[in-house]
Amino acid sequence: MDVFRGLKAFFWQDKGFLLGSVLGLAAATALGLVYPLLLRVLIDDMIVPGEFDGLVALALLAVGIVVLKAGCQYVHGFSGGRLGNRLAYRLRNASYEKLQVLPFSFYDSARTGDLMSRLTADIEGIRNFIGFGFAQLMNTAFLVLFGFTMMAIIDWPLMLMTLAIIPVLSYVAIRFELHIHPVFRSIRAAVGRLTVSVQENIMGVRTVKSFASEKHEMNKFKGGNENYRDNHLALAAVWAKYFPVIEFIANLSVVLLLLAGGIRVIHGSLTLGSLVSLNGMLGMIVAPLWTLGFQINNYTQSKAAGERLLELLHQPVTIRSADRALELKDDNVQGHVQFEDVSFRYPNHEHQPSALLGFNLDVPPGSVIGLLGGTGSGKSTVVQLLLRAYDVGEGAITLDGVDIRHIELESLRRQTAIVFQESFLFSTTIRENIAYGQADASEEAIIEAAKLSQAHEFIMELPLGYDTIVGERGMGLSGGQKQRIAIARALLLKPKILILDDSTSALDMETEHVIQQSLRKVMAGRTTFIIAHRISSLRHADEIVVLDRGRVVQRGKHEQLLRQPGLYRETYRAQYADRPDELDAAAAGERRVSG
Ligand SMILES: Nc1ncnc2c1ncn2[C@@H]1O[C@H](COP(=O)(O)OP(=O)(O)OP(=O)(O)O)[C@@H](O)[C@H]1O
Repeated sequence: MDVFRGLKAFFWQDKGFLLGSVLGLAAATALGLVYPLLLRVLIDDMIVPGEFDGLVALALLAVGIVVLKAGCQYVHGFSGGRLGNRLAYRLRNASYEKLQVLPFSFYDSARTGDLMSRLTADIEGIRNFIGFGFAQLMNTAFLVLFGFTMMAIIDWPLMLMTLAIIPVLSYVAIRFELHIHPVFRSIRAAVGRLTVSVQENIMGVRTVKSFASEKHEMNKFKGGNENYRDNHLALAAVWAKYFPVIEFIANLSVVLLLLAGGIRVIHGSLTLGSLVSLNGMLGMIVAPLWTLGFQINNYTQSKAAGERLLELLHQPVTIRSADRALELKDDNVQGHVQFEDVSFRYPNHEHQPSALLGFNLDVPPGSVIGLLGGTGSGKSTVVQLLLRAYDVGEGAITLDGVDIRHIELESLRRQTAIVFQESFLFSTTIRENIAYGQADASEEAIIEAAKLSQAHEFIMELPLGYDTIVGERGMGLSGGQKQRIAIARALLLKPKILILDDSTSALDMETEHVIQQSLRKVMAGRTTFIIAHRISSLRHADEIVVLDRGRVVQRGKHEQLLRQPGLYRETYRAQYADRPDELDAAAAGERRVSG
């Protein structure tokens, strides 16, 4: 029940509908129990004595009850539908909202397919149970209560005899629940795994095909599918074991009633009408008891679904705005960034060496910082920390002198635009991709941004120009074209801080050079971070920081660094091996310095 207590916030405001759904069904059930009573009157007072006077009135009463019962069923259906759908709507919104605020570290280990199944199948399970399943369970309880009360009014010794089955049935039903719940939990997890493998296969279809790994993928899928099938077989086995037992116990009570009641009718201590009526009532009580298994099934499914959903909803949001955080106003931001003795280790990777160690950097407003280093040296980590994708372990990062942990998160990120190496494009028009997050951007501004990023020309060559719809993640465009659209998107924001994280790697040097010329104009007075493997991408930076295994090993301007022996010059030599003139000049510079 803890699960449903946890979900209470999502359905309790509709308690009126919950009440309508439960009471509607309970009233319909109670009215149903009137039938056997009418049958008793029909047999004992009309058929047996041959008295037909009240027959029409009895028939009219039966019609009235039918109409009333139908009305109650309508109330149940209407309220249950409203309750379930409004609950599902709120849960979907809350889960989606949660996904928006969860930190980067959550996504480092989250699996898309698994999250998708929580937001779809799991919510559906909860909708079904809270909307209808709960009322049906309550209805069973009402039926037992009303039914046995009415039976007691007709003949309490026979009622007591049949009542004896309830504890036995309840015991079996509870055992059934205990067995079936873990199976359902495994089924939910298996569905999640299956969805993950299908989704990853589709996302990575190019890799799968180019590595001719279809068979391997098929085998992987078969494993998941077998697991799913085996879980369902286990479920069927539990069903097969308990179902006949429940049915047997339920029907045993009917047999007992007919036997004992029959003897009493023969002896004249019970009327025939009463026996028929008691039998009808018992049949009505036993019918839902017989489906108790289904109802418990429904309950456990939705409990397992609720657990998975609550697990997502209760995920800690480790990166959030502090209370009374400073909200940055566009006009007041200078863009002065300082890293003060920053060290950082990725969450859940505590056993690994620090991704950044004792990192210091002072970035005056308007300057361009280049970050260079081998793969895994910590370059991206520097800018991720600036965006508060993660919080620093030690030290502090400040923007215009304020610790970024004291700045309102959204306003901090709004001042920053980052272009990743893997540019993500949404499956919509190029125009909307450039204007992402800026619905009010003018056509001129969009075109200007595209011109600055050297994207305008190729966009105009497409038959539909800016209205061209790009496929999922930008399929149909080259890597360089995608990067240029992503750069246009960042430039349109006119950010105070621009981060290019290896985002010109797919461009030829000439295009990159032209973009950099434009950037210099656009970013005048703003701060730019350029992460690159190519020296040509950052040679004009005001300061170049060379990283190795999380530590700064060199820093300075291009010319200074060329004159020092070290990683920068080695990289330069490797990349400019075909330009001996420049290497000679650098070497001469070095001799002058050392001499
Ligand atoms: N999300 C993450 N979770 C755990 N460890 C990470 C994560 N991202 C990076 N790392 C680790 O942190 C270290 C620094 O990674 P970072 O991405 O900053 O390197 P980089 O210099 O940008 O590399 P590249 O040039 O390949 O992009 C690496 O050892 C990397 O394995």
